[in-house]
Amino acid sequence: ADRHAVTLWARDDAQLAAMAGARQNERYLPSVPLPASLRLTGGPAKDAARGADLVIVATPMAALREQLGALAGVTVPVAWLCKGVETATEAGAFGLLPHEIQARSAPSLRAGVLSGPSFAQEVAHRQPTALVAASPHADVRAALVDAFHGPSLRVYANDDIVGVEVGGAVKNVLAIATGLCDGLSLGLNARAALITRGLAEMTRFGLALGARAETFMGLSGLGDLVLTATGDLSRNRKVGLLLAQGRTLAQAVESLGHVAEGVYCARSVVQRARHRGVEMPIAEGVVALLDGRVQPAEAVAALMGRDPAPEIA
Ligand SMILES: NC(=O)C1=CN([C@@H]2O[C@H](COP(=O)(O)OP(=O)(O)OC[C@H]3O[C@@H](n4cnc5c(N)ncnc54)[C@H](O)[C@@H]3O)[C@@H](O)[C@H]2O)C=CC1
Ligand SMILES: O=C(CO)COP(=O)(O)O
Repeated sequence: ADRHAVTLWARDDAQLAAMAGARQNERYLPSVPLPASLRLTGGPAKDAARGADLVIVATPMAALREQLGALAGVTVPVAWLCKGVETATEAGAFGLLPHEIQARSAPSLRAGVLSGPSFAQEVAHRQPTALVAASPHADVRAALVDAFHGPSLRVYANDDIVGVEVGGAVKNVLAIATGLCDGLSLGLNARAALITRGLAEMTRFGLALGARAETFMGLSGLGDLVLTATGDLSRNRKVGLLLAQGRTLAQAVESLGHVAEGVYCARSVVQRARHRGVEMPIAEGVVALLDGRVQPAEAVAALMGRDPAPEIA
């Protein structure tokens, strides 16, 4: 909003009125005044997008299909911020990545994703952050870099949307695992091992879906994994910490008040990986824990009890 005329569209009229009154989003991003120039609006999303040069969908994964459907026919670039895979299944398809949902629900859109290590509070406070804009379309990547690259935000372009989206989804599942590890006081060695082996399984999964290995060494892979697995602002990490303290999943989710995408996408990630014959033991352990099939200590024992294996398969 410093450099562009920006309209924030909201689906919920009560929330819209609260934001307009307080000029703040007290429910989701407290203590951050909304820029004076930011226009707030409701009504049909497509009307709000009329006249825009770029549309950003900033909802959780669960709302992406509906929101993209509502934007069908928009001709300017559209990008989403969500990190995860779809939990609902279609005939013959499950664990769809965001761009795969777009290809099914609004195939005419020219679209992409903005991802990378970026806690919202820090971005809102203009703390230095680097992101990646991914799309198969060069003009969409350029539009995102042009709109967002600035003094406190560096935006790199990448045409590997599969790799960028796999990184964003899988790091959430792995952050639950590292939260659990830290909550159980297993130590810094264990955390480093989980992050590194987690990166290996994220990469295996991505390669099976057609991603490039180098993408996982970048901001949306290693970068976001390190941030989310170690940063206490992470909601996914918090879920792991709370489970380690003996809270139930329902209690952990309830206490967050925000979405923790790993809770919703872990099963679908594992289901899709199994279908592709990709081993993801850490993600499997997280799913067993979330399903209540194992206790935290049993999940750790199962991982440590695996047979020896070469580091690079
Ligand atoms: N918060 C963060 O630091 C970051 C979040 N993300 C990703 O962005 C996505 C959204 O996360 P947050 O905003 O943090 O979640 P949040 O739980 O804090 O807020 C969710 C927002 O989406 C809205 N919403 C929910 N369902 C909707 C629907 N059907 N239609 C329209 N709006 C709807 C809610 O009203 C709320 O404003 C997630 O996929 C997350 O992984 C990505 C980067 C950083
Ligand atoms: O994606 C994020 C930071 O890049 C936010 O992570 P959480 O959803 O775990 O808070």
